[in-house]
Amino acid sequence: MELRGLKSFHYSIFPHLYSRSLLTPSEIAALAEGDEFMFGSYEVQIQNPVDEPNAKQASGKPANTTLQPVQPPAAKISGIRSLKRPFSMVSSGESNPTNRHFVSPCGKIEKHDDWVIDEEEGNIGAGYVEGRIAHRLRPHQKEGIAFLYSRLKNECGGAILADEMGLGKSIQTIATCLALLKNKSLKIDKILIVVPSSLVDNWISEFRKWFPYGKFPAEAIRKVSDLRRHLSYLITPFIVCSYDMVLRYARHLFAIGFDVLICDEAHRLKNSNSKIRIMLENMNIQRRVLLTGTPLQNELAELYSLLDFAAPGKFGTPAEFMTLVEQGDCNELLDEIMLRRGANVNSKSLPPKHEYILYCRPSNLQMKLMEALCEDMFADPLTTILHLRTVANHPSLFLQKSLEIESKPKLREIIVEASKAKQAFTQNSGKLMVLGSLMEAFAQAKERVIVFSNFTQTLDMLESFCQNLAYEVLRLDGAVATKDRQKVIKQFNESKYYNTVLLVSTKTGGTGLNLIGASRLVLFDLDWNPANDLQAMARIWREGQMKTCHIYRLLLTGTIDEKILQRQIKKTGLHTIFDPEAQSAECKFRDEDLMEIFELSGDAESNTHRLLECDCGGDGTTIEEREDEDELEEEQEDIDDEEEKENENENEELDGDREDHEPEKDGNEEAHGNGDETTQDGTPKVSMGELNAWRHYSPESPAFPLFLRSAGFDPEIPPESLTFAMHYTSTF
Ligand SMILES: Nc1ncnc2c1ncn2[C@@H]1O[C@H](COP(=O)(O)OP(=O)(O)OP(=O)(O)O)[C@@H](O)[C@H]1O
Repeated sequence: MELRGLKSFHYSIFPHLYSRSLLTPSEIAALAEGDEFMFGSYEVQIQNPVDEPNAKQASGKPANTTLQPVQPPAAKISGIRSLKRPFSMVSSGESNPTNRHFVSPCGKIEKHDDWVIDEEEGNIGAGYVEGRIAHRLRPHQKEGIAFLYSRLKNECGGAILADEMGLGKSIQTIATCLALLKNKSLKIDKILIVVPSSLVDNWISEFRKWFPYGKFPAEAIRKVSDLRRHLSYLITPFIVCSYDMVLRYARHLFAIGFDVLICDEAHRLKNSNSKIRIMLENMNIQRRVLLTGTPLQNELAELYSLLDFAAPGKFGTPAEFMTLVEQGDCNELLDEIMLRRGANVNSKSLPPKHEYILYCRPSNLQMKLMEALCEDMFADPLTTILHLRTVANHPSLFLQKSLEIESKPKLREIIVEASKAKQAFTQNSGKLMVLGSLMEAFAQAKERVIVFSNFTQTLDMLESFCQNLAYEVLRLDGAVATKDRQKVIKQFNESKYYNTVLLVSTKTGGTGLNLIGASRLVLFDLDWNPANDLQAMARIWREGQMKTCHIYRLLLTGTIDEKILQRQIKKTGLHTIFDPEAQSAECKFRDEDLMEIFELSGDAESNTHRLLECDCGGDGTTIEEREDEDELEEEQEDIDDEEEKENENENEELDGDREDHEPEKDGNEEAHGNGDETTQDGTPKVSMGELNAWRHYSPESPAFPLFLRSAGFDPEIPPESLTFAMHYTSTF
């Protein structure tokens, strides 16, 4: 780009493009790598400043002696960020979270050596990734590319890349496919990437990130005319299209003759009889890659189904697969097809992550309604469960349905009573009270927040609640057209205001999106399926995030919310599928489980903590710390005992007491293990070894104010309805 001074306007010349920008000379001179501005009708990002001789060479024109290049000032002009222009103009500094999202990892035109994926293959048949991309890849990504490449070199090679969310499955896939395309001996020309419709734009942005200039290799098929165009001109090697488009136009897509099939969020294909699965199978693309951060959602049969799609026949029949798993003979076979890495591999490049479970006291109205619902149960238990979950979010959401409950006198009585009581809206919901405290603190701390819920009605309620707190509200739910979703995400990630909240439906926005404009995330209600919550929580703690992340799960104490958490934890045990203990913890939705769900214990600090039989007293110490303390105490006791023995040989009866102590200690240890099925009082014990690694806090504990501060609350105004809290810091 060359710049000419001409009064206040500046004409800029690209090799083939003439236009003008509205920037002043000093603003232009202050531009730095990563800055964005408008150039005519183009959005431009500075990739790489070049010196004058190189610029002339690049433009292919002889130097025009009349040109007056603007001399850069000694220091950057500070006012450049506050330009009142209809476009963003910010530097790529870390302090502005928005820009991070748009700076291409391939920002500079640098020369780097290509990376040869499989050296031992020699020059013939070897795959390579061009240096410009390769030198930006993390070690785990190179490992992933090598794995995928080795699988896909074979004509019928299939693989599952099941890395946890945010590890860059997209670039691993793109780089592998580019290597396959370049290896002419493989005769691979066309790659089909099938994704949920909400992620089509996301994939195109991902390609843009890695191909900021030069020939763009991907095209999105959003409508039938795109497909026609592509069929006529066969434009790019990569086609990105939604599962819906495949359902509608599988025949036309088949005609293109794809060589590789990539399925994103592939857990959608777990049902082997689903229409989409059959359509994709019929497209007869032999090389297949399934991408999913949550390959095992409910049961092993689903994992088998994915494996069988990626590598048909390799795992035998479902029964044979189960036998392999039971005998523990499956790992080697599985390693051949599936690669899964945990978020810890990215820990060095990501800031710390804090997770909290906040137990919130039910309001009187919530408790009364829930009791009445459980006593006066609706004919269909599932409907009652839904009502309980609604009341747990806010009673008003249930009262909107009061027509349905006309025939329930007790409920009607409560509703009439509630309408007379005129209690403040927020105080009627324990969770809303805690959320209110958090939201006020976030705005003050200048940290943006995302709130997830499974229910549209709840999102509506939260929208007016947040507006009352003077928040600008953005929404991402089923009502937002797919083509507009990326705009909402961009608006949120780029928002200059810290009091912007994004309300997201767990089902719509849970997967695939990069929402790193926020560093706080609240799950207002949990999903029965932990995989959905894990997906949602991964939206902010991912590549590009600079701030420490805080993730909050809100639960209404002693109610269905806690039951969902307990069930989730049982289920997440499934992730370690080859751990027999985890398998035995497999959770099916049985009748007895349903009955437990209707038990309420609103006066507990935390029913979950009670089931854990944890002896921490809510002081925030972990088992390890307590064991260390116990050890020290025991050592001290031993020393005391020895001294005592020496002095009091005649008092041998005392030793009996000491023996009595031993079994007590063993029992205590077992209480923290996963083996026991019942607690001492006979209630079913929850298998939640994971929660034992968390810090537990009771409001009664002197450590509570410190906890409040670290969780982002204002400790001067402790949230009244917080009955208990659990905190976990990811330190890998
Ligand atoms: N090496 C890298 N350098 C810079 N940015 C990267 C790198 N790898 C990945 N990213 C960025 O990290 C973000 C997350 O990557 P991606 O969406 O591929 O993750 P994912 O594993 O598919 O997660 P999910 O399962 O949630 O979809 C993207 O914005 C991507 O551009």
